[in-house]
Amino acid sequence: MDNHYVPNLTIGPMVCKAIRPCTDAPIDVHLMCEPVDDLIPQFAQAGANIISFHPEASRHVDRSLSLIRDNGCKAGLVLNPATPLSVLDHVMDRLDLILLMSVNPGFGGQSFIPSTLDKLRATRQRIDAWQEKTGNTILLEVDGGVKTDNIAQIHEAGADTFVAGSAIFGQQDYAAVIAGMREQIAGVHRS
Ligand SMILES: O=C(CO)[C@@H](O)[C@H](O)COP(=O)(O)O
Repeated sequence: MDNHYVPNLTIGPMVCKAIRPCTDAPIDVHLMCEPVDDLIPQFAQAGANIISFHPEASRHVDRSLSLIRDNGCKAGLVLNPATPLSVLDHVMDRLDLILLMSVNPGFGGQSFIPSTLDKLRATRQRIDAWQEKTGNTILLEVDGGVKTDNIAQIHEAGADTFVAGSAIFGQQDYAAVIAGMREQIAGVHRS
């Protein structure tokens, strides 16, 4: 977040670099900022594994997506609640991840926007059709208002990757919340 594209200011490449030696877990960097091209190599060099950005924040979406892969990372696009799925039309081959925002970006602690469920279903269909055609898969991530009591429904609608902030960090026992979320996800059997 850059206090420009969204009204908040948070983690930059230096923090990513400091986190990298602490974990082997993939670092998934969501650029909630504008512009993005200068930051892409900086985050890649700082140890990011996945980098995603908002199409509205790049003048040349195809070029920014290529830049991410050229820097050795997986590439993703982030769609705000009002951003149509048509932005995906000509870049499916450049994508490793699609992230649907289920709140308007900028703040933690907001409520999940229910229409995201239909958008997830439509995105899931696109990804499945793409996988059928090319053999390549794309992660479908959701961010905003994800809680233990709605994560099953979100997974059922098609998400396979989840961002949860206040649901976890608002509790004492982070591991217990994550275990509860995993249990909810495991109980869903999608067709
Ligand atoms: O950065 C954003 C929104 O701008 C999200 O990543 C939220 O911070 C997720 O937080 P919760 O909605 O889970 O509290």
